[in-house]
Amino acid sequence: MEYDLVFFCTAFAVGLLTLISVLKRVNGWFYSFKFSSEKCRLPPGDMGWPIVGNMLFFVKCLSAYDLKSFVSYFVTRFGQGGMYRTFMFGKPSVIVTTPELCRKVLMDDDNFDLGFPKYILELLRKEPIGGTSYQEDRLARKLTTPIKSHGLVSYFFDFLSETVKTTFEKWATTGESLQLLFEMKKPTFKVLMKVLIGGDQVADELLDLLFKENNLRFAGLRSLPLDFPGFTYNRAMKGRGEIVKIYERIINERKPKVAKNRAEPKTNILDIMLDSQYDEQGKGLNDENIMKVLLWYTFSGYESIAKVATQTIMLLEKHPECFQKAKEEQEEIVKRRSSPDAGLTFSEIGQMKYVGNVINETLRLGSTETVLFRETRTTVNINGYTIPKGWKVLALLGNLYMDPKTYANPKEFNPSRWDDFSTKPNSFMPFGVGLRLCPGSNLVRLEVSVFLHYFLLNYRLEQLNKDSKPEACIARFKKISA
Ligand code: HEM
Repeated sequence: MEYDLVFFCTAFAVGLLTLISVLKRVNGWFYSFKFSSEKCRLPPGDMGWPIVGNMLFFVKCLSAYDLKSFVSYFVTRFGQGGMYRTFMFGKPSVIVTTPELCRKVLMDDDNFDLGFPKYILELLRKEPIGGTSYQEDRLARKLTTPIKSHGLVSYFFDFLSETVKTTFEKWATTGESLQLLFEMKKPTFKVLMKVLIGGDQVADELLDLLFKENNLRFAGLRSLPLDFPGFTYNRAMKGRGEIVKIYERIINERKPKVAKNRAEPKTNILDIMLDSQYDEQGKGLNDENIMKVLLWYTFSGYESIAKVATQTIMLLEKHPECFQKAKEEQEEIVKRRSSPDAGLTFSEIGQMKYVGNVINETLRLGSTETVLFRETRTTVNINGYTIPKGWKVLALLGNLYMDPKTYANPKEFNPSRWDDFSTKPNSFMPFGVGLRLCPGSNLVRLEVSVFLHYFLLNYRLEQLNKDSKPEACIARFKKISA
């Protein structure tokens, strides 16, 4: 009887292990078989479990801020090639992990389309998804260039400076404890709206509503993509719908103003895009594409600047010697002014070398989970391997920033490493590269520099929940000078 039980348990365990082992491989066998007859050599890798692939492992690593473990799993088993097949987001995929391969993929827009998972794309764009041609995409990028090249700075720099100043003053005067990241989003959103749609021409209630709905929409990014009543993602999609309605209203109100003032300089992106509709050859951006640009920018700019500003302030508070160095730089700038009452100017931003280093270092440490999504438009051969048409390609950029061969003591916050730091080519791409290079990159650096200028000169942060992540930081602002 006892022997029967032992036999049964052993047989059960062996059966279970065999089943697990078969299940674990079945996805891989399926794709190896599917492409065995074609002349293609898939990258080495592991397609994970049926249906979910390696998704659970990936999400676990991402949420533990440990993308490196995900990469190590593939490197250890399949070598240093930097290109591995896997199955993620419901699709056969390839991850690329070296600077050279990431760049190769991101620069090649002919072969690689944007490959966001569908649920993220839906949060970004107005329905129907797609319908925008390559030429229209290029035109949208061209018309939004002024945001990239500081072209609009003269129209919003004083507004930015004043917004930051009054926000900090208010925080210090009330002395309330703040959910720092959330509160930081309010001034950064105000500035974004000024640049994007000329926010000063829009009723405050509409801007408040846009902020509120975009906040709900943004929450969809971190939720399960379940589009049913009661779920965060469903509310996020509704938020996107509300934002579309608000923007439609703003566009309709703005059109006659732009028509009337065609000769005047355009001081925001919406006016520039609407003005293009008067192009004599009919090459302007239509309303649908204008909406797409507004939705993208509102989403991308919503939290990003606030997060970097919050992170830099927290990191400086944690590293007093860096705080002091950055503060002295700002004091030197003030000393050089002809009058002590003169305010911050755009040209002074160029004098903030150390603050520039602080921002780079914060971007490096804050981007360690960055993954950029692409999808092959056609079958692509790269480094001797084939990536079939329609496969996702994930460029794991975040992995590059923790490489000790490029960044000595990579976990350490050390702004001085940027003093005369020449990274290995392509080892620092927090804003991406190529056609899709982030158009907000200069705005981020500019805005965070302004935040740091006023903060370092006049305030200290009292963090109430020590060692929390920026997302959870509760803090008070304290004024230190008269
Ligand atoms: C710390 C702040 C930011 C970071 C790290 C960041 C990063 C990035 C990256 C890596 C990309 C490339 C995506 C890809 O190639 O798939 C991108 C694209 C983009 N970013 Fe940013 N971004 C930031 C802030 C902003 C801001 C403030 C705005 C708006 C003003 C913005 C607007 C956009 C847009 C519209 C795109 C899409 C560009 C295109 O596809 O042509 N970003 N961003």
